[in-house]
Amino acid sequence: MTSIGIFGANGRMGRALVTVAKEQQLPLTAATVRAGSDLAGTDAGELAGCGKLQLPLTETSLAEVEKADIWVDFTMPEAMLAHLQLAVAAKKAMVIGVTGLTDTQYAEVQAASRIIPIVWAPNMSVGVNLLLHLVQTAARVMGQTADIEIIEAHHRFKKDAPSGTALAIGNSIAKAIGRDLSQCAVYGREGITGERDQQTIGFATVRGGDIIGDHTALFADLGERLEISHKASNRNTFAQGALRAALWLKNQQVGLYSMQQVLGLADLT
Ligand SMILES: NC(=O)C1=CN([C@@H]2O[C@H](COP(=O)(O)OP(=O)(O)OC[C@H]3O[C@@H](n4cnc5c(N)ncnc54)[C@H](OP(=O)(O)O)[C@@H]3O)[C@@H](O)[C@H]2O)C=CC1
Ligand SMILES: O=C(O)C1=N[C@H](C(=O)O)C[C@H](O)C1
Repeated sequence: MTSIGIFGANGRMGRALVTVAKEQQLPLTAATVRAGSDLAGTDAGELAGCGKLQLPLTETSLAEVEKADIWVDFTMPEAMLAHLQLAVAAKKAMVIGVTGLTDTQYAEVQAASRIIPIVWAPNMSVGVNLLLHLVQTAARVMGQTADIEIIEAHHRFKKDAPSGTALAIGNSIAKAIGRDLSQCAVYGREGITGERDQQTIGFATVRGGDIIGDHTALFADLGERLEISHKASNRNTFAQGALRAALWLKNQQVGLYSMQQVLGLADLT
């Protein structure tokens, strides 16, 4: 059976991945932490709080990357790109959930996908991937007159804004109604902004406490409004999606795949 490795296994998502891999009895053969981390040697399961796994966390290296067939990465952009180089060198497939990538960083992922199979998605949950379709229907019906706003809320530790999911929702809506998000997005408002331009797509970001991840697409017209919302109540939902993607990826050729493809939703209209 295909073996799985986790980069950044001490992170919030890293620990969720270890927990779900154990629940699903998947062959987790490597779990790494950054070079020099005090956590090297600690049992991955004990750190994740799911009981001993007899799998010590190790410092990331090419030799470690050789120990698993498919690697899952929920770290940070720079770290992920360094991990990607190791995966390319070892010819290992990767599932990447990291958000906040610059265009240049995303281009590096695209380039690597010409050598290894990669799934990249800003949200691995089934619900959000379905929502990406539902908002397109709403946009086609209401988008010519309604004001469109995307509201997201996350925990205080999140480093990027707006969330990768919010941007994906914005792109999905823009595509459905023939707008270019880079031209019509408004990422914040302050002062005398003037009346709202109906052609814009607005984003609002909330950060606080331990909110796992909430997203709402709001279609606000005169007299009525439609809200399509998703709320994650547990990181395991993302981890389950990522591990599903890892198992799916073992049968794929080199290329860059989306979670829509993993879930069989790519052709949904
Ligand atoms: N696609 C999806 O479904 C989801 C995506 N995400 C995304 O996943 C990413 C991680 O989120 P989260 O788990 O909350 O983050 P955490 O901060 O909890 O974990 C980040 C991990 O990356 C490691 N890391 C950070 N910087 C470096 C570096 N320079 N070199 C090596 N390792 C590094 C950390 O190690 P250390 O502790 O040593 O710093 C840690 O293991 C974010 O981009 C987030 O948006 C999150 C949830 C779902
Ligand atoms: O950082 C997080 O926590 C999350 N990040 C992802 C994003 O930026 O969209 C997905 C999820 O909402 C949790």
